[in-house]
Amino acid sequence: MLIELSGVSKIYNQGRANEVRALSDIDLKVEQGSMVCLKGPSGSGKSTLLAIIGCIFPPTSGRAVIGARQLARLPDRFLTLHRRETIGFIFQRFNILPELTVLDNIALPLLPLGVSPKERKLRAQELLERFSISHRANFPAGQISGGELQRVAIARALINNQPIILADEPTAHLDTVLSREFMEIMQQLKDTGKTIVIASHDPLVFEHPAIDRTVTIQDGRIHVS
Ligand SMILES: Nc1ncnc2c1ncn2[C@@H]1O[C@H](COP(=O)(O)OP(=O)(O)OP(=O)(O)O)[C@@H](O)[C@H]1O
Repeated sequence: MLIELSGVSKIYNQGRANEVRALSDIDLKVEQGSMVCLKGPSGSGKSTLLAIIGCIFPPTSGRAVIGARQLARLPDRFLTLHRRETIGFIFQRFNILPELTVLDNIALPLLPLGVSPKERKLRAQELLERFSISHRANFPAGQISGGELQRVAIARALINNQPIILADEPTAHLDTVLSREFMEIMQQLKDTGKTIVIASHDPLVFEHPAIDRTVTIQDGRIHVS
């Protein structure tokens, strides 16, 4: 099991006046090579759950094992290292740096890993080719189309060959055509053995045939219908 959460809770600002219980007693298992959609209303806890799966922070209580490591056991420095090796993130607005070139944006996650400039360029070029955007390699990322931007964001999430891909509302700012293209690429990645978790309330995502399971979160709990 690549992702295994049992009895996971997350409380922000614990013990303070602004304490928020964002997740309660979450049990979730995701097998390698499967694709899961997290669904639920705004504020239900989807992003918090993604952050725990994404090794951004450990749960307040409960057990979270991501890629064979138990998060609570990892000191901060190792948590960061584990995250970089294990998780590829695709953000809602793709978080692309507009002044950097497309190639540099894709290679960015390799910078803190001490990968040589030559190797960074090589790996980014491979992905540019795979996603048919080689002709945009040296364009500032702020000057490419929405569809190209989407492929740049996906390429960046794959640059370190991470086994888990997480996406937070990836289609929120995309039209239907690009949303479908996004899911097609996710399906291809799943077919190569990637494990994918997408937080979304877009039917184009959760009704897509490549989604193995949809998990509904409500008030920080998994809702069983
Ligand atoms: N850093 C934080 N500090 C305090 N409270 C937080 C923090 N992040 C989220 N919360 C609270 O935790 C709860 C769950 O938030 P979360 O962002 O996980 O929900 P969500 O389902 O992703 O919402 P959305 O769809 O609007 O992004 C909310 O009540 C939110 O206000």
